[in-house]
Amino acid sequence: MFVLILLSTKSWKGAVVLDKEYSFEQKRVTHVLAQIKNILQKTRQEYRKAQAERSSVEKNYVQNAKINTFEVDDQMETNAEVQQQKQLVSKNIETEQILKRQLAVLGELQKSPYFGRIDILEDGEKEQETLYIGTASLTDQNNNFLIYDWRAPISSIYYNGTLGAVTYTSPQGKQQVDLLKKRQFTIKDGQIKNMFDTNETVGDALLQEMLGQAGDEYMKNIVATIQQEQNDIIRDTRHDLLIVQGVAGSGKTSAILQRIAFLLYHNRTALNADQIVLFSPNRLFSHYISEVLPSLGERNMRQVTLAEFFAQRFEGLEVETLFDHFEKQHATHAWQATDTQKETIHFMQKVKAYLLNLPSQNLCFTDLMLADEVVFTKEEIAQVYASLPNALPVALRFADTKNILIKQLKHKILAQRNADWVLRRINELDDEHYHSLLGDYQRSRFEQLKSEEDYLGYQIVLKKYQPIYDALYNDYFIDIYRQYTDFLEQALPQARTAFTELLEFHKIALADCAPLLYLRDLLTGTGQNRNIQYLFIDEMQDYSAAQLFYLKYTFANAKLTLLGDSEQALFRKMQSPSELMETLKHTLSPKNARLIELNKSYRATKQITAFMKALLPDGERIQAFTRPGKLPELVIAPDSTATLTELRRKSAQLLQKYETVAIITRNLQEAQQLHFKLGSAQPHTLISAKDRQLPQGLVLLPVYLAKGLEFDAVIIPDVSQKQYSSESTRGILYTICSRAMHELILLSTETPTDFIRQVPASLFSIERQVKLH
Ligand SMILES: Nc1ncnc2c1ncn2[C@@H]1O[C@H](COP(=O)(O)OP(=O)(O)OP(=O)(O)O)[C@@H](O)[C@H]1O
Repeated sequence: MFVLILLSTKSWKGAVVLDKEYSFEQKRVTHVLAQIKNILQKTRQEYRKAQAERSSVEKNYVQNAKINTFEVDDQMETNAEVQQQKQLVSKNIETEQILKRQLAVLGELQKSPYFGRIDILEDGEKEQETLYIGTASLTDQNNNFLIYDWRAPISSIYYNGTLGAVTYTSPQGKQQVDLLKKRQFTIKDGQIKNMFDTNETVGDALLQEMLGQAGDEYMKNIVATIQQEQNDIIRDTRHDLLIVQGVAGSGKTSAILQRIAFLLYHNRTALNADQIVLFSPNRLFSHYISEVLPSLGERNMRQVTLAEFFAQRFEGLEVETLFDHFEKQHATHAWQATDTQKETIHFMQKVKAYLLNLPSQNLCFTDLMLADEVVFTKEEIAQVYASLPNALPVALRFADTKNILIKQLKHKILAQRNADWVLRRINELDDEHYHSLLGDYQRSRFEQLKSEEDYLGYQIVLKKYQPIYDALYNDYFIDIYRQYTDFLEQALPQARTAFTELLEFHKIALADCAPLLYLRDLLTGTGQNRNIQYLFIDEMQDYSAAQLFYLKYTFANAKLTLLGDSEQALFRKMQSPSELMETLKHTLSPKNARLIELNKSYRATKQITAFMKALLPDGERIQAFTRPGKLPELVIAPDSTATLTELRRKSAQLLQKYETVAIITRNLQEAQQLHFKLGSAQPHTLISAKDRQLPQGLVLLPVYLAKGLEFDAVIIPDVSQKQYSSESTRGILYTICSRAMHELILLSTETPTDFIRQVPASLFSIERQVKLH
């Protein structure tokens, strides 16, 4: 139940009182904005001062660094001075960054200083307190809070409490208060546009307004209207494994982003944005969400797609992407049985078991050569490895081998520094090269000519053998691809040939990436990044269990949050979230794990959500948010030419009303064909996996590139039975429908798919009537 405060009904007696409330609140808004303006001015001045100071310190630093360092004493003195200057520069940069962030925060507050107010009576107190809640905290010169940050412990009352007794967790433990009033505002350009008193957790009226807006290039933050169940995810600090199964449009992505903002706020000293990684479904998505954290005054976390992550690790190979795999699967209608096996955690465990029992003669070492010389033969390397105790774990044995080889290389270099070819080379050096080889070691450092010659000789030989050093350092003395082939031979012999054949073309299948990297990392003891503290994986249904396992292995210290929707599993059949939880609990052994379900869908109108629900056999659990709109429209055309005409007509109509209209196809081939057919008569943009940004207007894209995105209106170009007949296409159809916010148009050439024919007729309109039932 919420009470709407009428702002302008003078004839109603009660409204006069309410008008007073309005004018009180408006006065406060004006007052707070004036304060913000003052603070902004001061902060701008400080920022300019910090900038000037930094540039003067930097200039000084450059001059000092240039000072002649010929004499050793001078050199030491200069070093100390340069170090001091360096520290000063970094301190200045830090101050400047803090001020820059403050400016951004104040800029956001100026747009809308707050969105909520709570009146509370604390336990044992006589006087009630009034708190205003916004995107950041702000105090006046007497340190009174003008605004409380939405992430402050006390602000959780706003999101979780209905009027009456409420508890919240403060640093001192659980606190009880009496919540007397909860008020919501929409403030724009210094004016209160809307004001509600509500007894709900966060009232529907404001949410209606937010969700009814047109979509744009960027996702918005949802701090003003976070729902209770989303708040649970955002403020969870107890669990190191959090799995969120949320229906399409339930706010999973929104929750992740607000959660990151929350975590950054509560761990200011121990956590920074670079220690958080988000795996996102595609590049468009990365761009789409890139404004949410800055709008909350925070820096963006690191973002990467799975394809980018693997591509970086397999330099020189063409790594199959999930999208390639999806297209291939469509073309062949088959999912390689061996892929399915490679995608299990069991397979990853087989990798580990293989290494545990790997006899030393089975290690696939490789020769390390320069153009004219084999520096270490694979037999020599194998001998070093074999000479180490069998009982050593494989990674340690490998590391010891590497260290021994590096030592041997150093000996080789030392032994050669006085070789004839080296002395000849020294004699041939011109002045410039001579001095550059000496580097920091000035002539005066060497008391005898011989020492100088030794040093120069060492440098010359070192340069020659640098590639070998690099190869040792980067573990290139093992042929990891042959090693993996050996593993396949034992674990999955039927997959061996396909792997080696692809490798000949410098390609690797997606299903091999995680097990191969795991093999490499376990063998070489590398590959882990222990600096990352939080790992978020959106669209978890697109990851195999083996990939999830590997990512957690890579980011070993990170707390893991997985979010997804099993109904939107386009690429493979997903384990149910509870099964996944059980599997991960057993294999990752988290301290505290939690599975949360979000069943309320916010993105679409009530009508679109009802239609989407009906497409699924178990769609009943999905709850629609009550935002009214048009029924989804099914347009049935007698042939493909008529369908194309309808597509053009509908696109043009929708473009008149909306900014973002998408035609979403099952796959790339279909999108390309349509792109060709639509031609230039209907301006549109065909989106590819390389695109980072969605243009305005009409876009045409395959379903997997639309993942995580949303559009004002969506058109599905052909929902005929021919296109959507197999059970695996049901998820595709559902996912496409779920991208629409306000309107959904389904075109069908002749008979529509059974999935639609089974939907109750009251849930959609048909433009050209045919007998459906
Ligand atoms: N509490 C909220 N207040 C306002 N808007 C919300 C809220 N929760 C979700 N939304 C809006 O609903 C839409 C869907 O949210 P989001 O993309 O986070 O959902 P999702 O679960 O990740 O969706 P999907 O899995 O379908 O990609 C977005 O426009 C988001 O802004």
